[in-house]
Amino acid sequence: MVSRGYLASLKDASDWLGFHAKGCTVITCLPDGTLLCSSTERFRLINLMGSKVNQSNIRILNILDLFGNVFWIARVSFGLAESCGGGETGGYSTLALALGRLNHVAIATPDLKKASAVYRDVLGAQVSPPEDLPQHGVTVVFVNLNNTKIELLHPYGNASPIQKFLDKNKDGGIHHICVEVEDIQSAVNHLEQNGSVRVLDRKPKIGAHGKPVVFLHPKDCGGVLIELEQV
Ligand SMILES: C[C@@H](C(=O)O)C(=O)SCCNC(=O)CCNC(=O)[C@H](O)C(C)(C)COP(=O)(O)OP(=O)(O)OC[C@H]1O[C@@H](n2cnc3c(N)ncnc32)[C@H](O)[C@@H]1OP(=O)(O)O
Repeated sequence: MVSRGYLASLKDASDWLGFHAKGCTVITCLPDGTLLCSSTERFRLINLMGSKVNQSNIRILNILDLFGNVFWIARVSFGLAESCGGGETGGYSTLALALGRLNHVAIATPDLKKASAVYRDVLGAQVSPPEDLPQHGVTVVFVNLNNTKIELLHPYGNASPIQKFLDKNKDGGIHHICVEVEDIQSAVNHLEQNGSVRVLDRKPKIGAHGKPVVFLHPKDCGGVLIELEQV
């Protein structure tokens, strides 16, 4: 049986693939458990389905014609696969939603100019100009870091969803974290089926990066408001 934790090394991945889908070769095993695989036959890759990987989790990336042989290169993600482990999870969830990279940490601030100046002039970060997002009731400034972003948030309009937060936290503070997912609708469906974490939006909205986003209730996520963004 396979799980994301189990597929921690190229050897594990090759063993698993060799066993479950003969005729496929693992090119590399990415840190998130995704496999890059090749096969001379497309159907061999699709055969991975028999090993609890949905067809939608297999993306054909490239088709190469080398020395008269056609090679299919695919990305096989285990992120949305159902639990298929059994004691070999190595600390990973087997019912994973496929959380990806940390996209940003959002900080609500009562004074956007002052906060931008601290990050730009004192802390030496690259800071974007402010952008009003009326559909979200916020003005945002992005502080670009090497590995992620900080999103400075200030209320826009009279009904801003961050106003109550600022009323409670007069100096501002960390408002939410945003984590990337590959397919937001699958993520929402998964959460609705699971039922223990409320999704705050009936339909995904378009977020600050022009991509679909939803928010998850902080009371169901250990006191942290979580935004999921499709990438
Ligand atoms: C542009 C976009 C993007 O990045 O793409 C954005 O950022 S938009 C960023 C702004 N948009 C959003 O935040 C949308 C999602 N937010 C919401 O739907 C709302 O703000 C809620 C999170 C549901 C809270 O709304 P509600 O009116 O219920 O306020 P409330 O003050 O009564 O909160 C209910 C309970 O949740 C807690 N609570 C509220 N906001 C919280 C937060 N940010 N982090 C952690 N806990 C929080 C409160 O302390 C309270 O706990 P106690 O009951 O224990 O006192």
